[in-house]
This record gives sequence, structure tokens and C-alpha cells, in this order.
Amino acid sequence: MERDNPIKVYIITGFLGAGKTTILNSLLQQFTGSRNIVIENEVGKVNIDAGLIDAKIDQLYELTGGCICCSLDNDLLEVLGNILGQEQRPDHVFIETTGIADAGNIIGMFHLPDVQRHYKLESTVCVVDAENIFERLQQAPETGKQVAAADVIIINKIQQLPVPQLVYLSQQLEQMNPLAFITTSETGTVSRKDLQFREKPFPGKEAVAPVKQPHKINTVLFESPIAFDLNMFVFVLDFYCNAYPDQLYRIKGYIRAYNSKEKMLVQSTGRYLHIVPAGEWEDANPSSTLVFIGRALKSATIQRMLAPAQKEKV
Ligand SMILES: Nc1nc2c(ncn2[C@@H]2O[C@H](COP(=O)(O)OP(=O)(O)OP(=O)(O)O)[C@@H](O)[C@H]2O)c(=O)[nH]1
Repeated sequence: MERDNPIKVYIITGFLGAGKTTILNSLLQQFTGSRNIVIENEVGKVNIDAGLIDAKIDQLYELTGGCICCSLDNDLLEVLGNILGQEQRPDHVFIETTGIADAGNIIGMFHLPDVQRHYKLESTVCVVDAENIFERLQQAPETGKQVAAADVIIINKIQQLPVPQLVYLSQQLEQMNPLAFITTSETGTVSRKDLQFREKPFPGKEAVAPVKQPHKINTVLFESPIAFDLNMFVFVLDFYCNAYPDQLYRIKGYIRAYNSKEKMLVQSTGRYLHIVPAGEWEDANPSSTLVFIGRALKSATIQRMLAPAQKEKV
């Protein structure tokens, strides 16, 4: 099992024209001195973005005519396999998705055991176009999923944006995805430091967004001292994530599992669900805390959904 020196992966998402390639070029300039590979995905037959990468990189893979989140998912896995066969392995792989990609499905691939053995997903970055993000959120559900799946959100094209609007936009994004770090970019430039994954404290109840915005993306915080039956918990979440992918975008948190001293880290983006032990509880009274991000989520629905997986209080 090879885990010592995994290849670091960065996924760059964002709706069409948000500024993904511009941001990627700016980032690549800061990764000189290491071996970098870029994977460009374009829904059309011709990859325009590939020609726009002007930073020095070691190799460029172009995947065209579909999306690596669905029709070209095997092509992405094949490329990841090919990279491993190279004489000199890269240090970093940057993946620029199409503007309409379901980011959760791509993230899910990096949790496949065979992929995880060689690759480490460092960060999923979502580039947001400050000029039209609210329209995009209403027009395209993928935009909401991209925001929800991100570890880092970059608000781009802010030159023309009055400060109060920028503050409002940041607050809205924070409510949509309280787990992500939010930063801004004036001219498509961003610092490498902003990409570093940092665990953010979980939002308190006061940070949870009401569902009154027109885009209807919100967060529900679930907290309970009642232990979960792990098998049932997996069954229930798997079922709901697959049944409602257009409503349930992301789940993250820790649960208390019945008959286990360890807390379990739960991550779900799109249809994949990943649960791993995460050390013993430091708290004398352990309690599960889960953040749900999605479209028009209601606290009562989440509670009803999880109830069958909860054991009696012990
Ligand atoms: N004014 C302004 N324009 C920007 C900024 N960042 C990118 N652009 C422009 O926005 C357009 C789209 O930028 P890209 O980087 O190609 O966006 P993309 O998300 O890769 O686009 P697609 O691959 O088509 O989805 C280009 O004309 C860029 O020059 C910015 O910060 N400010």
C-alpha cells in the first residue's frame, strides 16, 4: 500500500466563464520547481482551455467531448493510471473541470481505494464569478453543487463590485457553504497559500442559513448525543444521497457510533459516502455533529431521515 508520497491533486471548478483557467494559470506560476500535470476537461470536442494554459507545466492531458463527472469518468481514471506509469511521477495534478461538472462525483473518485493509494486530494477550489453568481445559482443546479463541494471558494471578477455587494456575496457564500474558506481575486490571481486545506470550525446554530434566498441553498446543522447504528447510518445516507442528488449536495461531520469508542468522520459529496474512524472522543459526553448542505433542506426532514439509524440513548 503506497501512501507515503501521494501525488497532490487540486480540483478547480466553477461555472462556465467564471475564471477557472485564469486562476489556474496564476496558481501554476507559483508551483514552479515541482513537476506539475494539468488535466483539462471540456464538454465540446475541441479543448479551448488547453491552449490558454500559458504557465510552464510538465504535461497536459485533454479530455474532450464530455464531462469527467459522468460520461468521461473512466477516461479520468485511465489518465490517473497512465500518470502512475510515468518514469518520473508528478508532484501535483491540477484538474480543471467543465463549467457544468458535478464536482461531487469527481471528488468521489479520489476516495476510491485504488486511487487513494497514490493520490491525495488536497483541495477543491470553486471559482465564483462575482458578476453573475446569483443568476447562475438559479439557472444551473451544478453551480450550487460546486459551491457546496468546495474547500476553498474564490470570488473572482470583483473589480466592478461595490464593497457592500461584495460583503453581501461573501455572507451568502458563507451561509451556503460554512465549511469552505472564502477568498477574493481581483484579476484572476490567487495565492498558493489560499489553497492549503485548513479544517474550519463547524458552524454554530446561529450560522445556519434560513431558506429564503431565491437560490434556496442552505445548511442544516444536526446535533445529537444518541449513538448511531453504523450499518444503518451508512444505509440511510447512501440511500438519500443517491435518491436526492439534486437536493443533498454535501454532508460533513463526526458521528458517535454505537459500541465504538472512536468518533467517525463522515464525508459525502454527491453520491459518494466516506466514513472513517477519526480517533477517540476527547469529550466525556460525545455527540454527533453533522453539517448538511443542499437545496431547501429542512431540519425536521434531516432528523426524520436519520432517526431510523439512531439507537436508544446509552
Ligand atoms: N474582468 C475580469 N475578467 C476576468 C477575470 N478572470 C477571468 N476573466 C476573464 O473571464 C473570461 C473567462 O475566463 P476563463 O479563465 O477562461 O474562465 P473559465 O472558467 O476557465 O471558462 P470556461 O472554461 O469557458 O468555463 C476571460 O475572458 C478572462 O480573461 C477577472 O478577475 N476580472
